[in-house]
Amino acid sequence: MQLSTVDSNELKSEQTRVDHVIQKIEAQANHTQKLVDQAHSETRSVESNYSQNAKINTFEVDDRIETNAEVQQQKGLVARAVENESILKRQVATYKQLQDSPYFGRIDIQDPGETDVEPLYIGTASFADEHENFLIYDWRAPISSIYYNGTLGNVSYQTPAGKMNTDLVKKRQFSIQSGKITNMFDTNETVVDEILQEVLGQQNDTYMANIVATIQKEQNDIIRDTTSDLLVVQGVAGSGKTSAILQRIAFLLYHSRTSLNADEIVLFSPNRLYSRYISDVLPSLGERNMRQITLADFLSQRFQGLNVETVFDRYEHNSNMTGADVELAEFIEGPDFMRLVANYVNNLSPDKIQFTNVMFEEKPFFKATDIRKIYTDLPDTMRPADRFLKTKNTLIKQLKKRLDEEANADWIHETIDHLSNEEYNDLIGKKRLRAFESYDDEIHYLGRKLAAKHFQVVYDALFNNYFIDVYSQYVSFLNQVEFPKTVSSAAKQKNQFDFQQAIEYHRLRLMDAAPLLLMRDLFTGSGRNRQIQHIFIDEMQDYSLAQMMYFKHAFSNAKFTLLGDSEQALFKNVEAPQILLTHLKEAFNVKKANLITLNRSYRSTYPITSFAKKLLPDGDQIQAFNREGSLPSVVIRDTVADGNQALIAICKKELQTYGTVAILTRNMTESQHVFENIHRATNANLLSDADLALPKGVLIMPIYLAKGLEFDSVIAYNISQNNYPDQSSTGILYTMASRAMHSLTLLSIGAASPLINEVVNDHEHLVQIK
Ligand SMILES: Nc1ncnc2c1ncn2[C@@H]1O[C@H](COP(=O)(O)OP(=O)(O)OP(=O)(O)O)[C@@H](O)[C@H]1O
Repeated sequence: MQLSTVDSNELKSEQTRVDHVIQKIEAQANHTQKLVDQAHSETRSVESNYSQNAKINTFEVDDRIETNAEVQQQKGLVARAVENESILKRQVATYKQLQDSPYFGRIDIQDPGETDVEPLYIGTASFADEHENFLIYDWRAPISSIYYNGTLGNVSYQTPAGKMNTDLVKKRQFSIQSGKITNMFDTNETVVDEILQEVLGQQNDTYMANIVATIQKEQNDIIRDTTSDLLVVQGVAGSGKTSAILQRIAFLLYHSRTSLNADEIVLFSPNRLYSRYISDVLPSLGERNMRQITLADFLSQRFQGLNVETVFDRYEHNSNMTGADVELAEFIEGPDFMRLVANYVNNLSPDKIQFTNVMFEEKPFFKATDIRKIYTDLPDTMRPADRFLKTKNTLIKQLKKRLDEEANADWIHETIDHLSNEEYNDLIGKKRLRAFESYDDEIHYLGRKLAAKHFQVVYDALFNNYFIDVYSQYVSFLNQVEFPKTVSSAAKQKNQFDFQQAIEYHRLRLMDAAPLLLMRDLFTGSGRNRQIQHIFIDEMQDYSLAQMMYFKHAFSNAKFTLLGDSEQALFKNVEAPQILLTHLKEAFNVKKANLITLNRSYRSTYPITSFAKKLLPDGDQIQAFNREGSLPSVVIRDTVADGNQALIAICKKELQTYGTVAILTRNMTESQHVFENIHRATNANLLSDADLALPKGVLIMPIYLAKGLEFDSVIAYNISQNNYPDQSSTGILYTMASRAMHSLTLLSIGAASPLINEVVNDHEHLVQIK
């Protein structure tokens, strides 16, 4: 490392510049605040206009389009006013942040042929003075990349106009807090360890913060990759994968300002706590948050009315799956099964499709046989989805014809005669403004509306594609599928039975969700969202290949960034990253795939990472970041009562130093027991999947809810031999240990797990026994 501290005159002149820049920012912030106030009153007036004008009437199918257009126009006005106001508000927020810490880096560059060296300052956002001189460059600007990438000397960087070269003469790094420079170095490294130590040594402030001031070179490669269609990151615990995702999103939004907006980016997050945990990062960089969804929420939205098993349910209940069950599940969740589904749909003859009656008042309105006939009469050469859509359109046409006939029925005329004035006017709606040619026309119009209302359920059934029974279709598929030879016919039968039984109780097994969705989409042509441009999946090791293949199908225009750590697999065994990439490349059928590996772990102190990596058979590849701290403690007690007493004492002691102390358990039941035993003494909070916020103090949760999170102090509860008897628990123990930033305690009731004992015996200098 080349590092030189800067002399005091330099420090003085840098501080003078900081003061000057802050003054300019302050003036701009005040001016923009006035614009916010103006924009606010404008928004209010447009909103009140909207609520007076937009009356929505959507029960008549034909009216939907018309009403929609009007509503959309009004909505558009409101949205623009709100957007304008929020842009200005964001600017004010950005200025406020810059006032506190305007920049963190300086690069001095000398372009070819120039005699002058130009200093450029880099911060979380750009800022120019009234003469358009850039006092701060955004960290995402093309030139800023050399701050993260380049060592001194000749360097190049990418611009929209192509590659540029320059001479990097100086690289300086600052810590600035409340407008005062607290630390300053000249270096030729990406970020000097001393500054990183300072940042990492701080206590967890509950929610994640941005890392733009200290991005590391290999993280920068992830953030600035704009060319891969599939970017896979295998990164050890605490290596900055989640940070990289968020900074990458900020970078992509900046670089494609006109063609990409935050709503076109979806992040699959492991749980809702995590969603909240990361939600401040993008706003702190002046950007809107992307969409976030958990797999469970995604699947419940797609299977309305069914209770879809979650990974957590599966983890909680299925720990007793036998080898045969596991093998079968692995096949169903693998890429071949998805290919079999696609083949099945594409080659199925119409007589095998499970069309179903569309019912009205307990009688078939459209019979399955008639629906099948419509489908069969269409050309064989059509894709199933196109054929299905044509069939649907024919059915809708027939329904409309029926509505026209029904509009003249006696019961309808009678109903019209008995309408009150108010009902009559409501029904006729905006149409009243246009004259009907005759009274008969008016009555027919009303009659048709009443008929539409009457048959609404039929329309909805057609609209939602309920004339095919995908669940029965899936059973037929299971019936004919060739399972691997090792799966017995009894196991196959049981599988089919379990699926059907679950459906009967309105439940769906997680493993069937992806193939079933694919089957439904391929038959009906629905379910695809071509607007989404980027999909991010954090903790990818918790997804099956089938699920990821389904995402690729559903978001067919998106580029994919998948991040995870195969060592932190809680729910299954995972392949090595390179093998996973090969599978994904095949399954995703993409041109440009890229694998980046992160081996340096930043989250925990040196002693904690040194201990945690010894839990893994191939942990030696993990590089611990050099930050001081005390050794992890192993506390062993013989009884639950003694264990609880020790736990309470540890919590109290840790709380004297740290803001958050997390007790991590194997599952929810264990969390509940711990909570009952200690909450009075420690004021602990029990967290569940439904929780959306992370309080301070003592938190108790099962390990799967702590995925992606970190805490000042972690207590891994009951790491006993009983709980973690063999190597299948390695991922869980490693994930637990690697959640700790500053302090780690492992508490065992009775003999400790052999996985822990091995480390204690072989590397006794890495732990303290208490
Ligand atoms: N370059 C960096 N500068 C400062 N802090 C960093 C940097 N990289 C990572 N960190 C910090 O390290 C911690 C771990 O980062 P992050 O949660 O992104 O890692 P991860 O790889 O997603 O971890 P895990 O897989 O264990 O959940 C966070 O507190 C993050 O702010």
